[in-house]
Amino acid sequence: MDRGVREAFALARERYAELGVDVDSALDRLASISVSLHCWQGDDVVGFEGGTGAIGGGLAVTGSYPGRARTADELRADLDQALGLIPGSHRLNLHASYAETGGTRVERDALLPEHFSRWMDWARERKVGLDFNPTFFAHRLAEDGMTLAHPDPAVRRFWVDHGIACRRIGAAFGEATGTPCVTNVWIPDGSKDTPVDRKGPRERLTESLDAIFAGPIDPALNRDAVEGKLFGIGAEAYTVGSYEYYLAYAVSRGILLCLDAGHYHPTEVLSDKLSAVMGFLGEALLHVSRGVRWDSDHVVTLSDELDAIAQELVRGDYLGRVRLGLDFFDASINRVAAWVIGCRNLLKAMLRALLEPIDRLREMEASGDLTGRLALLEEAKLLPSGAVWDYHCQERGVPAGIAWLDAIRAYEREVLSTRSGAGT
Ligand SMILES: C[C@H](O)[C@H](O)[C@@H](O)C(=O)CO
Ligand SMILES: [Mn+2]
Repeated sequence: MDRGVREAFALARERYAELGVDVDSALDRLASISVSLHCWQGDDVVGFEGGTGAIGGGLAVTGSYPGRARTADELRADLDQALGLIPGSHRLNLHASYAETGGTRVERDALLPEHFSRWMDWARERKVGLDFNPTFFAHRLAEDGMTLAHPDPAVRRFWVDHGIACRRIGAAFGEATGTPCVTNVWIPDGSKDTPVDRKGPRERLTESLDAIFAGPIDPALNRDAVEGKLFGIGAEAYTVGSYEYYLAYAVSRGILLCLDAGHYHPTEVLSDKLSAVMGFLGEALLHVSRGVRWDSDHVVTLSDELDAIAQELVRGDYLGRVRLGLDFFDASINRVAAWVIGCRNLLKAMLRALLEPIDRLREMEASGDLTGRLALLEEAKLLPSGAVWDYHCQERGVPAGIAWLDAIRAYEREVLSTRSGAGT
């Protein structure tokens, strides 16, 4: 470890101790936090089905930075590169469209665990947990913007069977890795213009979801989550699976609710929702994202809202019940760097929250000393969390500061730049 990093850390530890903060215990807790890296940042949500390349579902990726992963092997190599620059042990979040079927077209309702055997081998070798998502978009049966809520029972059946297949794959992931997989259902269903029937699609969605979740699966292997949304491109007037819909559904069925930071009105914040819902949910999943004016899925930055989310997770003691995942897709910058930046930022925010002088702040609030609370909250922003972060990175064998960028530049030169035509 660099001498400078060690010395700065020693000073920081003293500074925090003066405020009653135990830095060593914060670092132990940080080391136990696992973030699920989303596979789809590496290839612009294209997957390996060899379809038309149109994502659909109201999702949009912009940018044409060279080096997009075109095969599962390339994607795995890119993930190895990213994971090697992020401190801690993390997970991988796969979509069903990333199946490897050996060149044979396998319909989504017929997907099996064996179509993910290479992903499971990769995860097992690295001791990385796996999470999963059925893919309800980029498909001919999703082109009219309806899947599980579709008026045609045959289309609904196809998507229900896809959901069932994915839960079985999730359970196989849990079995293979020894850690429960979260299988998260997000559907694009909605309508561009004002519908006269808002109730019917929601009733159909409930029926479809109940059919997907009917078969019992050991929660030690797979846990189910549902993800709501305010609107999408082409679903501006009505989203069947809105936030309120899924909150009620998840609570009534005892499954996980997935909260995506980009899925609310721009004046709403996810950080305020955690304490509102966690009293009624066993567990939740977060999709940590950054919406700029809309659900734009920008790379996560160390913003006030990211700090606030982390603070709520720590202050509310929710870390044992909330699974953390990333959800952004940016093709305008180096895609491997995007993972590293976003994930390191989430971990930095978690560290800052774990280092908060929360006991003093709580005492001040409880005694009505709101002046002291504001003063300390503001002073705490400049406490030396960076010195603690650098120490943590080097102790975990990854570069401190921006030194990780050298590795990314070398990987770009040696690997990404050789992928001809790999921009979008
Ligand atoms: C690709 C993901 O499933 C997708 O981003 C979903 O989680 C979402 O947030 C849709 O807006
Ligand atoms: Mn999401």
